[in-house]
Amino acid sequence: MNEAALREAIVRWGKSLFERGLTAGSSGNISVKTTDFYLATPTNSCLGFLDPERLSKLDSDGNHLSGDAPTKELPLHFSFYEKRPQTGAVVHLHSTYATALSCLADTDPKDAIPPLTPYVVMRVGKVPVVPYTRPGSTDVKPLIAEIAGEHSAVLLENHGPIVSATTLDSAVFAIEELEEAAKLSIITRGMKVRQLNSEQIADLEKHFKLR
Ligand SMILES: O=C(O)[C@@H](O)C(=O)COP(=O)(O)O
Ligand SMILES: [Zn+2]
Repeated sequence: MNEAALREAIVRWGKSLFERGLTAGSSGNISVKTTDFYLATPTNSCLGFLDPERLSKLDSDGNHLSGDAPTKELPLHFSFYEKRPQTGAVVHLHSTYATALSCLADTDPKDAIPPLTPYVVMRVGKVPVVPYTRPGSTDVKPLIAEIAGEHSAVLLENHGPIVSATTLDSAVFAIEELEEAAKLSIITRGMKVRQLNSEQIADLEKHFKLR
């Protein structure tokens, strides 16, 4: 994809995510990586009203080249790019149900999203909760570094989900699925739920490799 098409894709996905209520106000951020540069959403921007010309462009070391000032969550996004070299895009949202799980005291910090349906296993995998750090703080870097080799998606404690993937489309599909799975897990709380068993999960992991 050329730069203009990538810019359009960020704007299109941002608008779609915002209009479907998957992140509100100026919350959430998106970045993409190419061989030569990064594009990121500007800090304090609304994902629903992005301007392709004003997206932040960064060189391959993360230095700001053009556009508005980048999201303050660059340290968080770069933790994924550094630890998962196959990463082509990172998406962070404040989507309601995944954020609710990030706030619930009894969410399993090693495995926050119960495997209720195959799609979450195929698209997202096991999702740990990363201990709370202030939004924008570099303190999150060692915490992500610890787990990003194994996990492409995490919940930031009392904050929300963040997902990395090889392409922007697949990062968006994954964070949408994470949100749906979080919603299912919350609306079925207190009910007799049948989760996928370990054999079914292993079979999915074998057939659908996560990157
Ligand atoms: O929660 C926060 O403050 C950030 O993680 C966020 O979602 C928006 O920050 P910016 O991308 O810097 O606007
Ligand atoms: Zn946030």
